[in-house]
Amino acid sequence: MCVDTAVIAKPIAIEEYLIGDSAPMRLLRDMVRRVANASASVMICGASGSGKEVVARAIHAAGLRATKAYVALNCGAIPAELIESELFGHERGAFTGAQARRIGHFENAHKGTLFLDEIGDMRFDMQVKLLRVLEDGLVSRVGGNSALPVDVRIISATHQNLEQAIADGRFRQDLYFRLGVVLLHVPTLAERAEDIPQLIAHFQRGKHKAEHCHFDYSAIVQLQAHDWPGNVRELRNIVERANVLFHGETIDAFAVDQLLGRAAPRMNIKPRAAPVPDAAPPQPETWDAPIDLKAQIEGIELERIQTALGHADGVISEAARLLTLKRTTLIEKMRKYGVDRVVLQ
Ligand SMILES: Nc1ncnc2c1ncn2[C@@H]1O[C@H](COP(=O)(O)OP(=O)(O)OP(=O)(O)O)[C@@H](O)[C@H]1O
Repeated sequence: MCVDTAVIAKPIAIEEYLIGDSAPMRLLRDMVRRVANASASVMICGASGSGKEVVARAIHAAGLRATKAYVALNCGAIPAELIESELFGHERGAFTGAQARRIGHFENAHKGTLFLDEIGDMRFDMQVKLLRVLEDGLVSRVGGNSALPVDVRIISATHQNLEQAIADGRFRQDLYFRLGVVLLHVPTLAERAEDIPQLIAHFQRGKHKAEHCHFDYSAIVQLQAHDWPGNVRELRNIVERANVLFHGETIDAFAVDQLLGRAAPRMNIKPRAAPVPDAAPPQPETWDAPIDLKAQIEGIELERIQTALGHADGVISEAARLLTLKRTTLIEKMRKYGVDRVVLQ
């Protein structure tokens, strides 16, 4: 067996790419390790921003092709009429505007890896051409009359449900099987919220210490409760926003709400004018009608929480001290009463 020693001399830690120790991330890293040294095609499925491209890079970097080219193409971002020449290249004069020969991504990725992102967006006629190249291992430039052998590992990714696309007649089943010899699923950030502290530390790495914001416990609790429609990309943006807006300060749950666009900037906290209809009602003078004891107790609780937060200038840990509550208990109660949407001035 011929082994390229240069490849073996360059081991990479998959952990450097795929941050997080949650069970789904450990499973994913294990799968990446298993597929890295094979040449079988891999299809990566997962929501937008969950890290599909990071997984593709990790597979390439951990495998035998690591020292060869890694070429990426977003099939959704390229106009349909250009994608053929992007993938296969073209000869001079092949079409209007083709003033010079162009080498396509397949040739550029020879011996290496070609990452086809948003594969579900590829037009049906292109799917046929792609399948042919994958079956034959030969690529013909547009306008050319010879076929060149290519040795390319294909990794593709999609956030779409391709099984549904196949059922709807939008995606070829034969291409799906060809691309997805191994299927990997990248979890959403909400499914691995416990990784958030590690991901924050990862995004802060390499930044100047003075710019780092520190996310306190209440902030982490709040971040972990968020549903993260934009997944890891959204978290990265939040960390960057925090560094820009709060420049090295400590971020608490209120600041997180501001960063997520859920609260106005904190100045003097003013309790909502009419928090709940039953806030701290007077004692009934007569007992002609029954009272709603639970609502009254909750009204009092809400009123005290708002007052304490006002005294503490919105600092949750201080308000919790004033109320002799644990900070997490206070945060839970604030969530229950919607106090994080309190009107601030
Ligand atoms: N496990 C991870 N460790 C470190 N960074 C990550 C991880 N997952 C995602 N990221 C970061 O999140 C951002 C989005 O990741 P990526 O582009 O890979 O997502 P995607 O699923 O391919 O998105 P899209 O569907 O929009 O193409 C990038 O900045 C990436 O570096």
